[in-house]
Amino acid sequence: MMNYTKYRPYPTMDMPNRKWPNNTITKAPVWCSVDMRDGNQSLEIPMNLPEKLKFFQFLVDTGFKEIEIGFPAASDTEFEFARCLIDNNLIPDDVTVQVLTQSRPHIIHKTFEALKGAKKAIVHLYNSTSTLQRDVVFGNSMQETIDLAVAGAKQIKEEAAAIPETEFFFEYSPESFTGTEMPFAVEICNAVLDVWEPTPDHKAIINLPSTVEMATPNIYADQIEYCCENLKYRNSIYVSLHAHNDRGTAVAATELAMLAGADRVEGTLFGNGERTGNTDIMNVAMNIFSQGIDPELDFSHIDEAVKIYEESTRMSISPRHPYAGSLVYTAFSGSHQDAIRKGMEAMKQHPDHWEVPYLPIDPMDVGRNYDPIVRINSQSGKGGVAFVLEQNFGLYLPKAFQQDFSTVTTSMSDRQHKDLTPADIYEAFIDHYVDGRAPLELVTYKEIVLKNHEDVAIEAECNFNGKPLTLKGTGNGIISALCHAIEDYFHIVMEVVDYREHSMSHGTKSRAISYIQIADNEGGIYFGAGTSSNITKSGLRAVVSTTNKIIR
Ligand SMILES: CC(=O)SCCNC(=O)CCNC(=O)[C@H](O)C(C)(C)COP(=O)(O)OP(=O)(O)OC[C@H]1O[C@@H](n2cnc3c(N)ncnc32)[C@H](O)[C@@H]1OP(=O)(O)O
Ligand SMILES: CC(C)C(=O)C(=O)O
Repeated sequence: MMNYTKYRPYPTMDMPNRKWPNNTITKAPVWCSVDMRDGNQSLEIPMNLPEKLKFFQFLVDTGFKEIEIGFPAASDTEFEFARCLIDNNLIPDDVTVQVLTQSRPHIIHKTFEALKGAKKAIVHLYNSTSTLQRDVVFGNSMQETIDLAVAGAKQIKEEAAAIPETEFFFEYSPESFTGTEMPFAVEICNAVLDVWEPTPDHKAIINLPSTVEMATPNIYADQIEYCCENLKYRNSIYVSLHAHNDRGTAVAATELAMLAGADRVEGTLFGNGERTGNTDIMNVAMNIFSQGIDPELDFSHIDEAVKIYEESTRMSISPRHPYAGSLVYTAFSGSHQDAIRKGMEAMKQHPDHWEVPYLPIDPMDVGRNYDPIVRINSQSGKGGVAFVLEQNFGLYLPKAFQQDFSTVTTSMSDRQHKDLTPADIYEAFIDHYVDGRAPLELVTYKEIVLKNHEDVAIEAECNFNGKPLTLKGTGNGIISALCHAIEDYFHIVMEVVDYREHSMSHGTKSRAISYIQIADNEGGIYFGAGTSSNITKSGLRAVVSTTNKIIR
């Protein structure tokens, strides 16, 4: 038994007049990637310099304008990375790099050394403010905790003033904010702001981290709304979010906290970061995108993001990862496939407005294609199989035919215990239905229009079990004439229930395909198809192919 009695419930916020539940997200926040700091510090093997450079370039290309590049005082690699970006002029003018520092004099000083020569930079100061950390880690009173933050803030202001050629911005995080008494969190942030004296033209950043996610997302939103209402200098600060994912709800917490008034979001690609990770910034951006709002980040080639993430972190993305996983635009189950197929067809009527069941966004928007939307296994139905044949091979099977074929593919997949590729499905279709030539094979035929000008007669030269056979019959069309000829010779009943034909767009040579459904007098229903460059011949081949199933 798990001993739940050793845990205490997280306190809720008494805010009967909370406003955030009535708000909606209408624009993208200021994004800040912390991949190369929070993400990097949590890796088994932190990124090396070339990996960091590649990652940085990717973030720039994706559209990040604020990028936390590291903790320069932590190690030589971290320091060198900052120097490398600055010395080699690799930071675009519209991008501001950010660095993290503790509130310790030598660490702050080293941080400024790492930034010498930068055009602009955000210096991010943090100290832990939670009740638990004040007691257990620092042994500090509330006032001592404020004093530590204020001392750091002062030193940062002074060091920045000594380097006027760089435009510095300041950020403060009351680390472990969600474990902090809210009035105290506001008090310590206000004390830091009193040192920095931000203005609307030169804002500071107050970052309120859910360092450890300890409660439901609505409580984080309450805390953010409380701070937005009580922080001084509200017009001169960006309220920033930085959520961890311990309960698996960092994205939700970030979204609700945006409703609560936050202006800025820190996070990482695919949610890399300490323990269960940070807010997945791609996920939040794509959620915004899916509401018809410009996310101001470009994930139109999401597989490139996956690749760089997997190479740099040495971890892999789950196939179910929102927007990016290999299976997230794929349906295996029959009813989903059927709905997707119908939705894709309906899209032809309103191509500018995406609305397809089970697909919240168009896979093409993130650089995926439609091929794998539907994959066929034993959970699939006729709609999915039809979709694969339509999309990949230009084959439009009549509905009853689809039903018959789906029993074939279902049992194939069940037997083989794997999903079927489009090529497997096509091959099975050809094998089961198309141009069957044994035991009966049509070699040539003659069509004679009868005197009444309505009926026709057929003389079909065939091979039957390898021996020549001439079949003769009449009917109101050449298909029915051949059916009658076959009925007479084999003493069977062949009632044509459905017959369709279309030209095949797939492949280089233009060919026609005919589908036929035939009923016998014993309740048997048979399906067959024929192909030829001549549409009449494709119909006759369909009849012969079906006949072979009956007589076999
Ligand atoms: C939530 C977050 O992600 S915060 C960011 C965390 N990231 C990292 O820690 C990665 C980079 N860090 C490092 O490389 C190292 O920790 C360094 C270089 C910063 C410091 O190293 P060291 O001084 O050798 O060791 P260490 O980190 O254990 O220092 C802990 C001391 O710093 C104090 N401290 C911790 N955080 C802070 C802070 N923000 N401000 C001031 N002091 C702090 C602790 O109270 C402790 O003090 P004590 O020695 O008097 O007990
Ligand atoms: C330094 C802060 C922002 C942090 O990483 C956290 O609290 O998780």
